[in-house]
Order: sequence, then structure tokens, then C-alpha cells
Amino acid sequence: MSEYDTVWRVAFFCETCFSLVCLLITCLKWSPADTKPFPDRLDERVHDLPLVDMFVPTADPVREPPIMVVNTVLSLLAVNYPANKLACYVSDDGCSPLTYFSLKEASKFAKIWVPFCKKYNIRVRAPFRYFLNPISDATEGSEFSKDWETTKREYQKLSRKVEDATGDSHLFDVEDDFEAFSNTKPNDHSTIVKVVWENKGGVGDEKEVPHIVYISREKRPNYVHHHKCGAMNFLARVSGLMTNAPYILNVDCDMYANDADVYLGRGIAGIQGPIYIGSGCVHTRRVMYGLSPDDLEVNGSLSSVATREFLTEDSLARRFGSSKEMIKSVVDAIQRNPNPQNILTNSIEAAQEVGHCHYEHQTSWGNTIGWLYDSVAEDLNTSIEIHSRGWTSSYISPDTPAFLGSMPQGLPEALLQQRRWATGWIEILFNKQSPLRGMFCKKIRFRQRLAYLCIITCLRSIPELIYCLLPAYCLLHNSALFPKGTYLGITITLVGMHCLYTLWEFMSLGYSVKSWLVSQSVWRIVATSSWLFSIFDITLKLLGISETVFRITKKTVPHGPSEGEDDGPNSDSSKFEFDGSLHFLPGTFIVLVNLAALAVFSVGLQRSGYSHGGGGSGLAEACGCVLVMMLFLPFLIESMLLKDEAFHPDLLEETEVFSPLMPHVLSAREKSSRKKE
Ligand SMILES: O=c1ccn([C@@H]2O[C@H](COP(=O)(O)OP(=O)(O)O[C@H]3O[C@H](CO)[C@@H](O)[C@H](O)[C@H]3O)[C@@H](O)[C@H]2O)c(=O)[nH]1
Ligand SMILES: [Mn+2]
Repeated sequence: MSEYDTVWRVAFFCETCFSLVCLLITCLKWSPADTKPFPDRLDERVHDLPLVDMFVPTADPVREPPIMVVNTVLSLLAVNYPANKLACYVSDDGCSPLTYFSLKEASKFAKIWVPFCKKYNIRVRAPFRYFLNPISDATEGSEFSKDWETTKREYQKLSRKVEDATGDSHLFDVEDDFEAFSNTKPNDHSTIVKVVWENKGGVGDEKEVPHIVYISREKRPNYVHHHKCGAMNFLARVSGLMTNAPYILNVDCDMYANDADVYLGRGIAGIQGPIYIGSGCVHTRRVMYGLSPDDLEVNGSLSSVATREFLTEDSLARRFGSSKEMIKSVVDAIQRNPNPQNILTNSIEAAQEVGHCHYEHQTSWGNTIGWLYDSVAEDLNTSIEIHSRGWTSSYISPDTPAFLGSMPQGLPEALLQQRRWATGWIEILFNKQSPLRGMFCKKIRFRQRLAYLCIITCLRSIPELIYCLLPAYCLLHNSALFPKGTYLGITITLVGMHCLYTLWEFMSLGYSVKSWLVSQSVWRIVATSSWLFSIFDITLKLLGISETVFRITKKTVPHGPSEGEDDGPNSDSSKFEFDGSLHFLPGTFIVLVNLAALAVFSVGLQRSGYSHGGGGSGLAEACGCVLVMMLFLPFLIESMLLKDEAFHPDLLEETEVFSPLMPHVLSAREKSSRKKE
């Protein structure tokens, strides 16, 4: 087989992979549905509004600053919804007294914040976001401006208290309330359940603040705790014991409710995309408890067959664990029994019981009920299971986004997040929910299944990597990658049309040409690093060498208006930051190889007399190399020009193996070591 054949076969393999992905994505985009809410119709039935339990998970007071968690909670407490129908549960996997302290302080501030928001119909109800903008001059001297000043001052006090407490952990030693936290470690402690604020219906401001509950499940070094997924299941159990709302809303601690009418306007049908992706979603408790549409009569009550199957004591204990109180709450939820007005503190003992790390042992939690455990991307995993049971979901995308949040800051964090997602997706591809298995069975529709199959996108990393190196390989081996003459013209036209189409798609969403260019770069970088490393992670898992882990992304709270802009179409998404992580290794390798190939080509050192059927390499292959270099431009700039110290010298140590390719890389290294001195 000649070199020419090999190159073309490899290219054909890559093209086949890309075509498959393109086909799947086309299927996903084919007939988009548009759901319209009619909030005015809901207003008349305000007394029928159901209870909603809101879950906010947090895991690490350093990577997730408590003031951010507090803002998430405050934004949820202040939405336009009857306060006595809401309960906010904060799960703290970090078992941090600081988080608990912040929540207690926030509950005091909530008594000012919630009435203020409702009185003046404030749109954005996360205080950090609201106070980024100055008050307008027109309102000077008015009652509103006085209230605004007072509320802002109180919020600043709250921020300062949280900040001071961050630096001074002794603060907590003096109060009895913090005793539960003494001698605890994030991965070694008993269950802690604290009712921070209970809405007893009182009068005035007190009536307006929904319940706030702090929980932290038991952790022991030898028990797997299943990260966010385990936290969600614990949240489901504790809220079941306390308020047992038929609807559950999950908002991660790095997001906030951006629209005051988030429930009244849009929530009831479920703010759930066709595929459930993490935060900002409403679920029904009965669905999370494993019911399928077949178990229900037309009026929504449980069928007699399902009653026999579900509601025997034996079956309940096997599925939901041994707690009697828990079983009672499950029966109530499944039968839609009205909730008696519970006193929350009465359920603390039962809540502690369901937080034991062995509570789920040999039950169905994480297996067929609740959030499912066999993938670090628990959202997508659980989503497939729900759709497979025959449920449908709806996606509501209002003009004012219902929830906003922060993206990981900087490329290293973003790459880490992409790697975790991709690892989770590959896990799904091979677990029992896999969309590959039983393509036509279960209750999931064919196109829905195809949509889920998009998770194979991350396997594209291998053909992407090959394609980034192929033009350089051809240049170095003097073999042709592209056809010549008319066929080259056709190839260029097709590629050009595809580029124009994606550019049009981008611009029609309000993004600029520059962000289109940046996105082309970013996705090549993500594919050749995060996705590639995720394949590596899975291989290690399959070989039994290591387990996949949930690395929490580091969050930052914006402090100034410019930083505070939401990650919308106009934000500056063109900044790249580098550090010494291994994630930058493939990109740097690609750049160096392409640079070497171009250098060899330009000085005419290619292997001569090596041209086969398709002829030798030429300008087209060189242009291919230039294109790859342009896509990896940030790597080129960072590695060649050593723009600033942000490019960690460690990375150069790691790239040393490739240095012989490039004499001037060596000189760059010398420069860097001189800088170090
Ligand atoms: O052991 C853990 C780890 C994480 N979390 C919480 O999980 C949420 C998501 O973690 P984050 O680091 O922000 O990850 P993201 O990649 O931003 O999360 C997205 O991707 C996850 C799947 O990988 C989904 O679970 C999330 O809902 C979705 O927003 C945060 O509130 C964390 O506090 C825990 O409660 N316990
Ligand atoms: Mn997040």
C-alpha cells in the first residue's frame, strides 16, 4: 500500500467520523419546538400553585465562595411566588461552618431583601448583580432611593461579615450552634441538618421569607459519595421528610434566578430542556421516585397494578431505604396526598438518619430512583433514564433568561470542565442507559435517542487530532492530502460553504465574526485536549487503575460592572489564559509539528522523488498547515514569543521532547530559563 493510499484512507476515516457527527447534529436541529407560556392564565389560579422545593448544592467554600452561594439562595427566596409554598435546601458537601454562617446571616438580610424586591418589583433578585448598577438620578430623594441605600448598606454589611469570617475560623468556636462542625473534615464527618429559617406564616416581613435549610450528609473516607449526584439524592430525601413538595427545582450554587417571574411565568410545566443539562431545571418528585406514565391513570392517580407494585411496605423499604418516615413521605408524594403543615425541626432526626453514608446501601437510590450514579455527568444520565420511561420534557427559553450563572474563568478551568463532561458522556455511552443499546426498544423515541447519541461527539477528538497533523505529515513526506485541479476547487468550495453557513448561524444568534473565529479555535483546542484526556480517563477506569472524579470548577464573583456582564453574545470571549497543565500539551505539539513542516517545506527539504498516484505535496498542504497554525494561534504566540510569564516554564519542560524539531524553540527555552534566573 503506498503512502498516498494510507493518507487518503486515514482522511476517509476522519471524514466518515465527522459526517456521522454532522448527521446527528442535523437531526438534533431539524424541527425545533417553540413552547409559549401563558402566565396570565396562571395568575387566576394562584391558590392552586403547588409547593416547590429548591435545591442548591455547594461543595467547597474555597472554589465556591460562600457569598456566591448566598446570592443564589437570596435570588431564589425572592422570586414572585407565595413564600409559604417555597423551601430552599442548601446541601454542603464541604461541611463548612463558613457556609452555614453565611446562610444564617443571609437569612437575616433576606427579611430586608425579599420585601424590598417585591415592593419595587425589582427584576434581578440576586443582590450582587442588582447592586452592580448605580441607582438612577431621577429617583433621588424618593422613598425608593432611601430604601435602596439602606438595602445596599445591609448587603455590604453581609458581604463584609462573610469576608471577615472567611479569614477568621475562631469566630465559630464560641457559638454552640457551630458545635456540630467541631472536629470535622470535609470527607469525614456525621450528618448535619440545621433549619436556618422556618416560615411559620407569621406577620410582615417574616411571612415573606421561605424556609431555609442547611444540610451536609455524612462522609467517611472509605465510602463513595457520588459527588453532586449523591448530594441531590440526599436533598430529595430530606426535603421529602420536611416539605415533600411535588416539584423540585435544582439551581447550582454558581447560578441565580435572573427573572422574578421565573415560576409564575414559566416554571410549572417544568423548565426542562429536551435533554436535562444540570442546573435550572424543574422535576416532578414522582418522576424522580421512579414512576412512569404507564403507572398512572388518566387523572394522574396511581393505577391499581402500580399501587400493588409500588406501595407494599416491602417494596418501598427495598427501594427507598429503611426509614419509616421516609417511606411515609414517599407514599404521600406518589399518591399526591396534601401536605400537612409540618414543623420542620420535628424532622431533623429522621433527616439525619437518611444522611448516613450506608443509608442507600442495597436500595434503588442512584440506580433506578433519584439522580443516577453511573456517570459523572449525572444530569444527562438521569435524563436518558427519565425519557426512556416514556416521560416528555419541555424547554422554555424566555427572552429574559430565567437563570444565569458564571462560566469557568480562564481556559484551564474550562478545559477541565469539558474533560469532566466528556468523561461522563463516554461513561453513559457504555452504561445501562446507553443510547447505543436497544436502539428501538424502551419508550424513548428514535430521534430522541439520536439526539442523545450526540454524546459521541467527544470521541471526535481522535480524528480531529489526526486532521491537525495530517497536512504536516504530508508536507514532511511529500505526499498529497488534497486532490488537484478541479477537485481541489470543489473541496475548497465545500469547506468555504460550510464555514459561511456556521458563520451565518453564529451571527443570527447575535455573535460577532470575531467570536466565531475564536470559537473555531476553542473547539479545536477542546477536542484535542479535554476530549482526548477524557478518553484517557475512561481507559484508566476500564483498566481499573483509577475512578473518574468530579473536579469542581473554580468560581469567581464579579465585583465591577465590566466583569459583571453576563456571558452573552457581546462579552469578550477572546481571552486565552495559559498555565502549566497537561491540557496544553497536545496543542503545543500540534503547533510545533506544523511549524516544523512549514519550515521544511519553505526551505525545500522535503523528501524528493516520493510522489505517488496523487502527486507530491504542495501549496494546498502548506495552506492546510497554516490553517491549523491559525486555529492554534494562541499556542503559537504563547510558546514562540513568550508573551508573558503566564506561559508556565513547566510546560516548556514537558514539550522538551518535541524541541529537536525546532531549533528556535531551544533558544526560546534559553530565554525562559534566563527569565527564571
Ligand atoms: O461533590 C460535589 C461536587 C459538586 N457539587 C455541586 O455540583 C454543582 C455543579 O458543579 P460545578 O463544579 O459547578 O460543575 P459544572 O460543570 O458547572 O456543572 C454542570 O455539569 C454537571 C455535570 O458534570 C452538572 O451536575 C451540573 O448541574 C452542571 O451545571 C455545584 O453546585 C457544586 O457545588 C456537589 O454538591 N458535590
Ligand atoms: Mn457550574
